[in-house]
Amino acid sequence: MTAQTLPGSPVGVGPGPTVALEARQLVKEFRGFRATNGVSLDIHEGEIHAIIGPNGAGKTTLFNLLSGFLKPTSGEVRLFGQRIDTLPPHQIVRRGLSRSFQISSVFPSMTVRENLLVALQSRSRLPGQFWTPISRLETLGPQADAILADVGLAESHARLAADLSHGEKRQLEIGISLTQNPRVLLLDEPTSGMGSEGIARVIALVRQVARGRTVVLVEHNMSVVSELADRITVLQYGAVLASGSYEQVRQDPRVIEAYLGDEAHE
Ligand SMILES: Nc1ncnc2c1ncn2[C@@H]1O[C@H](COP(=O)(O)OP(=O)(O)OP(=O)(O)O)[C@@H](O)[C@H]1O
Repeated sequence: MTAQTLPGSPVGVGPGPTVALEARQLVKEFRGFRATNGVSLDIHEGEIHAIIGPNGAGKTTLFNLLSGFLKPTSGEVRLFGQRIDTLPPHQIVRRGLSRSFQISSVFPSMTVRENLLVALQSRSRLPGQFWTPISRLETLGPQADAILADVGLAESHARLAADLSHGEKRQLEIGISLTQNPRVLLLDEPTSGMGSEGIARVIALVRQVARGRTVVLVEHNMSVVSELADRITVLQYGAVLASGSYEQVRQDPRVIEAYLGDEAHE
């Protein structure tokens, strides 16, 4: 089956959108506790898809399942129709899916540009090991500079990563994810811990990197979700509670109740 011929496409309307990433009946149990409880979802090629839900709803667990960092107890994950939940993370990356990490993957004692050169080297598997002198990586300079421009760090290329603001570090982390040139990019709470200026910058950045690729993000900030997401999946108790556009899920009584219930417990 190609990803174009999805079951469920309306008859007579032609093929539906291409599905970039799909989950089928995903379950993840931790010592018998179901953090993910039968999640099925389709992420369409080219869309920005947000995964939201109250605290403890299972967003991070689902994110880790989709990116291959957790193996499901049962169920499947497919990338452009190919099963990936059985593959190790580095092979998933090679097939075109890359993710950001909440724990920083940045080397603080290197400059911004050097961080990208090192990340590009590990992707390109240029001859040499991780101790290859930075000067030898200059062949990758044009690629590094293009990514720096994309993530808005061109002017900061010579700064030490340690001296970047929290928001700039997130920009660099997204840049590092882009060195894999992913078709599908998963971002874990890209605006966490940021003030309004940083948030505005990340919104612009996500829009920029979403050109020509599919983006999935876990995000707590609803104004960010409303600005960025083409479609949203709402989780509760590890299962899909609702999905649709921001307007659709915002007005869904089950979603309103889930969030009000969450606030009442805070
Ligand atoms: N490794 C683990 N072992 C046991 N329980 C876990 C583990 N990881 C997650 N859980 C539990 O699974 C549930 C879902 O957790 P998860 O972190 O996926 O939710 P979340 O929606 O990302 O939460 P938050 O919004 O607070 O970050 C929680 O009850 C959590 O305690």
